[in-house]
Formats: sequence, C-alpha cells, structure tokens
Amino acid sequence: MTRDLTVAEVRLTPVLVADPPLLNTQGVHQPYTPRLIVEVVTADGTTGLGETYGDTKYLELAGPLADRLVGRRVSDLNGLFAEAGEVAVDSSRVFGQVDVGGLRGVQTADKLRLSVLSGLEVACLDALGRSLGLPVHALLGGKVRDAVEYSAYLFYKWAGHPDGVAAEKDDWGAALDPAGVVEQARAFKERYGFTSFKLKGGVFPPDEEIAAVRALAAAFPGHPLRLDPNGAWSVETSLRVAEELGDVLEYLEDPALGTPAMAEVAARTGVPLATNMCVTTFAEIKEAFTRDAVQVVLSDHHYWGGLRHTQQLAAVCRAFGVGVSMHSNTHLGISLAAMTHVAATVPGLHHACDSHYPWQSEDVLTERLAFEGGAVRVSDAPGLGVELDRDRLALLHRRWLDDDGSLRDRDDAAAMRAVDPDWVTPAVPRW
Ligand SMILES: O=C([O-])C(=O)C[C@H](O)[C@@H](O)C(=O)[O-]
Ligand SMILES: [Mg+2]
Repeated sequence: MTRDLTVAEVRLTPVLVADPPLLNTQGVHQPYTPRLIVEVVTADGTTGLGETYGDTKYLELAGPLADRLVGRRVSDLNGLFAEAGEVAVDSSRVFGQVDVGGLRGVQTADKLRLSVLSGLEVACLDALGRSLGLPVHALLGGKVRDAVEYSAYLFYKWAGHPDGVAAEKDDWGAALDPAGVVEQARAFKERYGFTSFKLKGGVFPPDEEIAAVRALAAAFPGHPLRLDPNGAWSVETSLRVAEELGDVLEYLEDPALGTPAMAEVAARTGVPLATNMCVTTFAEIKEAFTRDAVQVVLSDHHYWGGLRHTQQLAAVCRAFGVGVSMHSNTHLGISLAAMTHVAATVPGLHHACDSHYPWQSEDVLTERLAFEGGAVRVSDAPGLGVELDRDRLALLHRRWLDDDGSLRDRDDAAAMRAVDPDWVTPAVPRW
C-alpha cells in the first residue's frame, strides 16, 4: 500500500491544565497553566500528537509555523526547520540576555520558534511512526535502554491555592519546612518509586533549604539529591551551600545566574553544577564549556527544538565530557512520552531526568503514563504509544476559552500577589 504522508492539516488546541501551588523563586504556580496540544493529520488520515508551551507568545508563532508544515511530508523535518527562520517573531517577545523573568534562560527569536517547532516535530514523528508501525525511538535510531529513570521533583508547596482563587484540590498537603519536604519525598517514593530527589529551592533563605536537603539525606541515605534555586544566589552564597552540602549532593543546579557566575562557582567547588538556565541554546555552549562552567546540561526538547536536537546536544556534551539529563516544566503525557523516547536513545544518561508529570492530575490521554520503580517503560508501540482522549481535550480547551486571559500566560509573580499584593519577581542574586 502506498501511503500519503503529506500533512493535510495541523490542529492547534490550547488548554489550561490544573497545577498545584508550587513555590519557586519567582512566586508560586497559578492554579491552571497553559499548554498547546498539536495534532498533525496526514493526507491518508494518520494523526500524530505533539505538545508544547501554550503561552500567547508561542501561540502567535504556532499558526504561521504550522502553515509551513502543511503540504510537506511528515518526514521533511529538516526542510521545515530550515524555513522556520522566515517566520517573524514579535521583537517585544525577545530578550537577548538571561531572562530573569523566566526560568529557562535567554529568550531569543530562534528559541521561541524552536519551542513551537518541537511540538510540530514530535507530532510528525508520532504520525510517521504510526504509519510505519515503528516506535518513535526507532525513528531516532533505536533505544539503548528499556526504561527511563526520573527523579522526584520536590517543591515547597502550600496545602492549597489561596482562598477565593478558583482551583482544583490536590492531596499532597503543604511542604514548607524540612519535615514537610521529607514527607513529600516519602509520598513520591511510595506512589512512584523514585529514588533520586530534586528540591526546587530559591524560595527560603539558603540555611532553611540546606536544612531541608540535610533532612532528605538523613531520611534517604545514599539517594542522589539535587537542589535548584534557579540562579537566586550570589557566587559566595553558592559556594557556601556547596561547602555545606557537598557530601550529599549529586549536583547543584543553577545556584547562580549566567555563565560567568556559574564558571566562578565551578572553579571554586568540587560539587558538579547542572544547568537549564545558562546553556539553553547551541549558541551558549561554547562559552560555558570552554569556561568549564557546567558539568551537566539539563536538556529540554521543547526549547532545544525537539528530539533530534536533543540527540545532537547529547552528542556535543559527550564530546566535551559534560553530562546530560533532562529539565522539565509543567507538562502532560504527550511530552512525557516524547521525553522518554528520546532519553531511551541517549547513551551515557547517568542522571535521572526531571518531570513535573506527577504534579499533573489532569491529562489529555486515554491512559496516563505510569512510573514504576521511578522509571517510565519505553513504549514499543507505533509512534509515541499514547492515545488522545478527545473529551478531555475538549474540556481543558473549554477552560482555556472561558478564561478571561489572566491564566493564558504563566505568571508566578501574579499568583503570589493573591497573598502578598506587594510581591514583585525578586531581583537576583536574592541571597
Ligand atoms: O530550573 C528548573 O528546573 C525549572 O525551571 C523547572 C520549572 O520551571 C520549575 O521551576 C517550575 O515550574 O516552577
Ligand atoms: Mg533548573
């Protein structure tokens, strides 16, 4: 049978997904967060799924980039990427330097395009795999492991969103001190079997966060631990934390903001540094690697530009002797499946990947992906191996349609102002 894998239609559906009140250095997560669900439909009726950020700046680009995909074959990804630079990006969306207002580093025109292209790429690979009867990992050269290990992503957290704020309830309880963090870690371990723990820091003064990591080390001896204050500390504070926690940390993640500060910290401590803030584009690699500023790059296929770029990044890291693992923002099961397929193909993945998925009680899939022993099994079913639940998609899209605009762009500082009207995103270094 000859298949026609020409893209006939791209469906773009923004949704709002429930999110618990997770604290970070900028504020707190809003009760709902935007994501974009991508469906690529081929002329012969195969549908591939993708997912990426759903904030307005990404939605603005998604239509024009999807238009460039229509009429191409799903296998013509290089052609799509080559042409994507012709799609204009509103200059008000671009910051050439490390964007303190975001937790994912610089915001360049290219990175915005790549963040959308990644959703289209994943959907094309899913469609291609479904059509050929091959899993996505096979299209990427084949898996080198059968399961991908993830770490428990611990957050300081309120028990619920503030009174008067419309929100879904969650059953995780509050975590605002070392005992609360340990209790949360136990729940992660019991529910999902995670054995690595990452604490999102930059929320409380460093001594409180040091105490929380010490409590984790006492409760889970020998388990890999990480602390990530999203660049909230000065070089001197970073060095002090590294000194105090050096014996229990697997790595310290973005203690200080930007490559020069990270290089200074790295030069004066033996604790490995990881980043998803100072190496977030190919252009940033040269300076960071030649200055030995980071020892582990946390890739994120969304903003690096997809699964093939993630493999390329892993190859560059390998060449420089730099470790690689994965960063995560709030995401749904389509992205977890995509992360798992690409991670399965990367040799030398020595650190458990991050995932927000356990925090998401809602999904657009007929069946949620499962963590067993802290890992997700690599699917050998055609494509990503996940199915869209159209009713769930319609429900979460309805929530997006009904929103007055206040939740369509993630704003953790705005959410914090519900309890602290004077709150502004703190300047860094904060401590
Ligand atoms: O640095 C990181 O790992 C992140 O920025 C991950 C997420 O953005 C997390 O901090 C969040 O959503 O609050
Ligand atoms: Mg990080």
